[in-house]
Amino acid sequence: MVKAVAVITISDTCFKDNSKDTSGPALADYVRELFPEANLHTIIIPDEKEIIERELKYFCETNLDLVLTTGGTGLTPRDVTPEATKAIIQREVPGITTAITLASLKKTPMAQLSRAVAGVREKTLIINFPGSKKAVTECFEVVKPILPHAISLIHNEVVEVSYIHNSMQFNHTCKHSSNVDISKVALRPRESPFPMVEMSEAWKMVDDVMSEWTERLEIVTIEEGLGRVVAQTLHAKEPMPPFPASVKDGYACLSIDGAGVRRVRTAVTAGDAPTAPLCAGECARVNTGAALPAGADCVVQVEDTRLVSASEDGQTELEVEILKAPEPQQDVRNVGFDIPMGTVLVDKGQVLDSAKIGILAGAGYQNVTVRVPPKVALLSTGNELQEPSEVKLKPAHIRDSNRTMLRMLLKEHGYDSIDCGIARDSPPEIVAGIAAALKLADVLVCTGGVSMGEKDLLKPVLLKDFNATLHFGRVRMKPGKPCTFATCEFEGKKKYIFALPGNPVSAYVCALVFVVRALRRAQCARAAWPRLRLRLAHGAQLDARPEYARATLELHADRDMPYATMLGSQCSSRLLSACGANILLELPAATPSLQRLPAGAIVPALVTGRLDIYS
Ligand SMILES: Nc1ncnc2c1ncn2[C@@H]1O[C@H](COP(=O)(O)OP(=O)(O)O)[C@@H](O)[C@H]1O
Repeated sequence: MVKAVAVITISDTCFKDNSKDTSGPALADYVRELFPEANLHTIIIPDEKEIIERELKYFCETNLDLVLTTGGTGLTPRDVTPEATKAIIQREVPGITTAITLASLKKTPMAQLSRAVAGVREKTLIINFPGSKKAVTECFEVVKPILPHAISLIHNEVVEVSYIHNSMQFNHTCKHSSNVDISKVALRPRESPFPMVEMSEAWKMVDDVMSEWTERLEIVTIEEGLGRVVAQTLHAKEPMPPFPASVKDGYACLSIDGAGVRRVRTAVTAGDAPTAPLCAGECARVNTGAALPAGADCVVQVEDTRLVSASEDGQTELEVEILKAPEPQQDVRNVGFDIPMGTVLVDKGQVLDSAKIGILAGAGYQNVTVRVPPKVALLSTGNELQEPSEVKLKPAHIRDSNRTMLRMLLKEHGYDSIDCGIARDSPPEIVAGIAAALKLADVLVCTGGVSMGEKDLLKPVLLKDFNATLHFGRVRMKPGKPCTFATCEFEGKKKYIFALPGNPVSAYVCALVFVVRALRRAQCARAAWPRLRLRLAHGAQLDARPEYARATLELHADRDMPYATMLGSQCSSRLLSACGANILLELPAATPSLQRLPAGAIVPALVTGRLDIYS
């Protein structure tokens, strides 16, 4: 991506009177048109070798991608631009000036007199142009097609280079509103230009990028907060219980009285506020949760007592015998026993679950500040897809299952999503689909079109139409190898794009291991799935890539560890293998000495689903 460009007008005349400069502004306009996103610097300097060198060096040191000069390339004694340029470049690119001269010679023999130089210093490409507006216009036309490619090469941007290179071969027939031309199928790349990254690297990239996401906060009721990430630390404003409470149904006593007969002074049920304190030799009948009268320091459960005397009507206990001497604090929850005042009830970054919400309710919180998760949009791509609601299948079509599966998968994990429909496999339709989704959402999850087929347009469209940075485009994993993670600027905001493979199981696995992780990470929540170690219930053939096998976890009373059973054929088109899966087994890649794991082998697994369903 071209981020910054300078246009330097080199002319004594223009330096004295800026209004005389016509070639500089013309060149600046061409640059703006070619690199609309780039920062453009324009300056006018005199024909002084030292000044030219100093300015060129300055722009190279500030990492500009491209510096174009106009003027000072001829034969008059003051024309020193080529000398100054030669003095600072590290590598000359004579092909550029040769191409310019050859093209210019077709227009005027004067082109023979230009001494322009082109070359590279560090990461900056410098090209001298002549000093007239007409010459600048003609020369820029010559270099325009190679500029993005040349800059990508200088930056060693392998991925972009490959696509730009291809597109240049296709360019002359391109008639789409997309910058991606698909007319020359035979020239498509036959090997993916994307480096294969390991899972650990891919996760790190997702984590690093998503942690930049600056999220908004909102206040919701504690119940609306279920599954949301809390943005504030909430403390207990009161102790729990707020009074000494009985743990049992029985008698509140003074432990110092030991065993023996007591007068039953009063009865306190839960919710009653005891009035008078107990004296030595007295007890109070209490039930679970009742407040202890002052003076009482223990509770004796009803099972450890005997009735000694009662009123004639049997409605009042008068005396009971404590059969076993109680300990101080026996069966009493003192003030703050469960939650001392000031305890952290919910910490920043935690996800609200039923117990936490219950605690907040008990502590008198009505509302809670939570993070607003990124908005997610879902888009399917593929000519073969039709809406799931269409009853009759068209010839050679399938119903789109990915969007529904992904919408539900995200919902299961607490995220809503916006359905952006199906885009057909044409660059303009995919551009339109992505643009519509990015208008509505922060994160786009799309499926299909990321492999090596001639209709696999996602990566080139992202690169060329959205100027996206592709953080990864191939991951050493099965399924999901072509999974792609990109970011781009869209309407002034940073957007995050997960282009998942079209095969339903690949989309399912990639959504779990990348998309859910990213959404959690964006909210500063614990991102990774919990991992377990368990035994294989059966043997498993290993693949050349590490594999995420869909499986269920089972507990057997007679076995030492949980067991994992894979859910049938693990083919990436067979979504049945994910039905009911609550774990993703992390099968290692095969090695020459280990091609298969035997039944009983211990493997790690990511716990991605609820464990209760199949236990
Ligand atoms: N939304 C979808 N729902 C169901 N199956 C799909 C969907 N999108 C693609 N597929 C199927 O997945 C397979 C791979 O599709 P393709 O677009 O080539 O994906 P990719 O190139 O991303 O791997 C094809 O068999 C395709 O029909």
